[in-house]
Amino acid sequence: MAPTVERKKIDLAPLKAANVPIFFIVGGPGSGKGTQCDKIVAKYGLTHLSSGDLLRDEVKSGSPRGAQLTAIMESGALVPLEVVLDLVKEAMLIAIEKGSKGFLIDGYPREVAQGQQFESEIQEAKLVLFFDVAEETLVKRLLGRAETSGRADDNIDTIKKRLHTFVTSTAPVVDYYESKGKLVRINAEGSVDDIFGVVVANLDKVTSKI
Ligand SMILES: Nc1nc2c(ncn2[C@@H]2O[C@H](COP(=O)(O)OP(=O)(O)O)[C@@H](O)[C@H]2O)c(=O)[nH]1
Ligand SMILES: Nc1ncnc2c1ncn2[C@@H]1O[C@H](COP(=O)(O)OP(=O)(O)O)[C@@H](O)[C@H]1O
Ligand SMILES: [Mg+2]
Repeated sequence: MAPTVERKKIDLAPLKAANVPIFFIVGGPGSGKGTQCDKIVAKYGLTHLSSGDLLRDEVKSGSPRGAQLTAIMESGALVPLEVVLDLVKEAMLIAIEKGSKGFLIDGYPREVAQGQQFESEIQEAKLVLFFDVAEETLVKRLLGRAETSGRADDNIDTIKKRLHTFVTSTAPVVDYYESKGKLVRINAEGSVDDIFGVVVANLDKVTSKI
């Protein structure tokens, strides 16, 4: 579905000039992207932008752009590329104004075209962290999160659709970045701290100067 709201022109010059490191954080719904990003922010001081959070904030803002998103998100499908990419760009520019040292783009890309468009318009991702978790573990975690998240999409029916979306649209992102030698596949079945240890070992290899 093409976005019905016309797009504002976004001047990316300040973001490109900053040339700070950008990491894509990819994984199924409930794979622990947000949890690990919080720990990475605490250790490295990077800026965490969750595409899902940006979309939920846009819905809450009551904007025309937000109005078209609720149904899509509750169906577990992907919102239009242009909408989510514009939201990410706008949030990155605000963070650069505040002196951001680099970005964790959590939940983006969710399809190969999103990654390609981002990298051609902004800059290449330094690394893509992929949190690899079995479907049954994802379901268990999301049902656990549903007890406190208050998210309209944390229910078994939408979870199943989000898992289908992940397998059909987002799994190709994993193959794409693996073929480019940029993917770090992290088994994320274990404890939060054990997984974070693996994250740190990989980030320290590329971010000595963060
Ligand atoms: N057992 C376990 N639960 C986790 C782990 N990481 C996250 N969770 C829980 O799983 C749910 C989904 O985590 P979240 O970070 O929101 O995942 P996201 O959907 O990928 O952003 C939350 O309730 C977390 O508390 C982990 O490593 N182990
Ligand atoms: N990059 C994206 N492209 C399209 N839709 C997205 C994107 N990121 C998030 N969404 C929408 O927002 C919903 C929630 O995303 P998110 O909060 O990242 O979920 P989770 O943290 O459970 O993986 C997705 O199911 C999808 O509808
Ligand atoms: Mg999340």
